[in-house]
Amino acid sequence: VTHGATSGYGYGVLGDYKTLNTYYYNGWYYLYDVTKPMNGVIETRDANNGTTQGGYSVDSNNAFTSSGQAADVDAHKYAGIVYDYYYNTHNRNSFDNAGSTIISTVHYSTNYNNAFWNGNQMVYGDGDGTTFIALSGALDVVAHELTHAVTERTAGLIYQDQSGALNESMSDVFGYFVEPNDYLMGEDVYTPGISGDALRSISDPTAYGQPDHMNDYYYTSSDNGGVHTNSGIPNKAAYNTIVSIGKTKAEKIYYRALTVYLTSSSDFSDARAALLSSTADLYGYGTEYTAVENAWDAVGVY
Ligand SMILES: Cc1cccc(C(=O)O)c1OC(=O)C1CC1
Ligand SMILES: [Ca+2]
Ligand SMILES: [Zn+2]
Repeated sequence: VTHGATSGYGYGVLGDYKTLNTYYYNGWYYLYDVTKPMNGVIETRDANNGTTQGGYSVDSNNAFTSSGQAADVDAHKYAGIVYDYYYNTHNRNSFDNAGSTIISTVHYSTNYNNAFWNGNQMVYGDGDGTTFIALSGALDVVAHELTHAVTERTAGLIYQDQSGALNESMSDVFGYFVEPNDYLMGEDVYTPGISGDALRSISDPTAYGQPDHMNDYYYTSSDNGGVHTNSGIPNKAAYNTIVSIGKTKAEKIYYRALTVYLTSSSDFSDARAALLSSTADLYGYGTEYTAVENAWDAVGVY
């Protein structure tokens, strides 16, 4: 084979075996996935603890089994899963709905307890080993980061105050939709020394210091107006919605609100309206509509 798509394997951050869509070229196997529909490509890079985009993650024998490759393995596998979620569930081809390549860089900086979308790609730190382990090791984190890209290309919710908290909430809520086995965020890579905890909870935001009602909105100048704190309020409304109408309907109204109704300056009240309009469009003014009204009434947003 001169070059072309291959199937490799590796071990993820939690030591779990997984198969990988790789690409062979000129003696090296790349974390470069060309199996997606509509020519969507997923590529994974390694900053080697620097702060550049890094070069392609490569291996000599298509077995990404060394400890240093675990973050690469999960970033690649989970980006593919998130691509598949948006394509299969919402008919969206990559974050821009135009099949742009999804690029991830792992091993960014040192002791870096962060993950982010930088406007062009996802970037993951390794954590300091106490607060976090390599952040690409959690599917809900990868979904959270890629949803920042989707939001940026659709509603464009400004990352400040209420629109910023909505931006954060959309990333947490789609993090749940992609990984619906719990209502926690980041639990797989957060505090390896403590079991059962998480960065956030959408079922009980107050468990991790977030408000779950407008009465407890946190006015602050830090963190872009507390976007990672006040997201608890729309997160709780989303949880209320999911519990009452189910994930299948909830993810449809959330995707329609994000891509059709929300705008860059939307606040919590606008989000309520956007979700009600989406519900009416998709399911009419029956039980689902009432459920969404109740979900937002319960968090004090009208
Ligand atoms: C760990 C972290 C730090 C700062 C910002 C973000 C951010 O992406 O907003 C971040 O990632 C998350 O919140 C993911 C969901 C766990
Ligand atoms: Ca989770
Ligand atoms: Zn975020």
